[in-house]
Amino acid sequence: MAAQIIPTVTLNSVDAKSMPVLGLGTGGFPPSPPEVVIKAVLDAIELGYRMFDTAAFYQTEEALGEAICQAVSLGLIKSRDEVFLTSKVWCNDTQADRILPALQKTLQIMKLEYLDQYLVHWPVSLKPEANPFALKPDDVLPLDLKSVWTAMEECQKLGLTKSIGVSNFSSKKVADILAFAKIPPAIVQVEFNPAWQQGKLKEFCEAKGIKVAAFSPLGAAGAFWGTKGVLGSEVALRWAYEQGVVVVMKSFNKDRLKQNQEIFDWELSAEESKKIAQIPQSRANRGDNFVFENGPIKSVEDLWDGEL
Ligand SMILES: NC(=O)C1=CN([C@@H]2O[C@H](COP(=O)(O)OP(=O)(O)OC[C@H]3O[C@@H](n4cnc5c(N)ncnc54)[C@H](OP(=O)(O)O)[C@@H]3O)[C@@H](O)[C@H]2O)C=CC1
Ligand SMILES: O=C[C@H](O)[C@@H](O)[C@@H](O)[C@H](O)C(=O)O
Repeated sequence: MAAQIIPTVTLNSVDAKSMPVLGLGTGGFPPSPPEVVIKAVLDAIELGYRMFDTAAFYQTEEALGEAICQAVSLGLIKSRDEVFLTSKVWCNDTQADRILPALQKTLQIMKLEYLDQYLVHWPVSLKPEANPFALKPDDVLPLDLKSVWTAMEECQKLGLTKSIGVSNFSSKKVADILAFAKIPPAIVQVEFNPAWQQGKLKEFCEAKGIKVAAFSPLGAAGAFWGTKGVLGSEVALRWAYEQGVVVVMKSFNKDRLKQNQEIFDWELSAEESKKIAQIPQSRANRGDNFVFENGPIKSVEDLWDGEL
């Protein structure tokens, strides 16, 4: 079976290779066992996927790195350079002096010399020792965005990542970064699906030459419209692709991985697109757990700068 070729886009980072517009995410709770992640990544590579997403928070970095090593040993790819790998710094490390060590740790765990993309996972800073599943008000620290971004830029300058970006940021916070950035974000990874279409952020990023990446493109597990039922998965993925965003989808099932790839040789009709544009909007992944009346993030409106 011939592997399906997935189109790519060029990022604004001169150091980065082009990024496949559809890739496999490895996040999810509870984390999948390493052998499940490794098999899914190998299946995906065999099918033609070349972009993979992880995060320190997901506990899948090691399995993804191991899968890439195995893919090279098996001859599925010639070298690690053929895949586009993203990871993210978790909130416990979003302080200037902790970013570079966090990336170095990720590289060590993944057995890589460089990432293709490193993202600030949330615009949130937590005490290093804070348990993200049981946060207390004083675990949340004020985020010093300028020094954090400068540390991200340093990671790219050192060649440890080929591009840098952010995740779960409002367009206001991306604009704040652009005001002082020497290296602008290459990507903003956000929840993006027919039930949360991100009109404002998408328009802003397009105007600034920043790519948007869609997570939960099939609808986050907690979304009010359900994970699998409302729209056909291919329709949701094709819709996101037609919006011009990069799509980070998760399936650890080989048949569904194959099915989700079959979105590049047909189009949604104008009527279908119009119907999708009318779907009621609601953000599912709101970050309520970071909000405390007496902490630095006082409300979800505060976290998203009203972009809810
Ligand atoms: N930056 C951030 O804060 C976040 C990033 N992410 C990233 O984005 C990735 C994807 O997001 P996620 O929230 O997992 O959501 P998705 O929209 O990709 O949905 C994943 C779910 O859909 C199922 N599924 C996939 N394909 C099909 C299909 N063809 N038919 C029926 N069911 C299907 C999967 O099950 P199965 O595996 O059984 O196929 C899984 O339960 C994550 O893995 C992570 O890497 C996600 C959330 C937040
Ligand atoms: O802590 C909060 C939530 O778990 C949230 O952080 C995750 O949904 C995460 O964004 C992800 O990437 O999966």
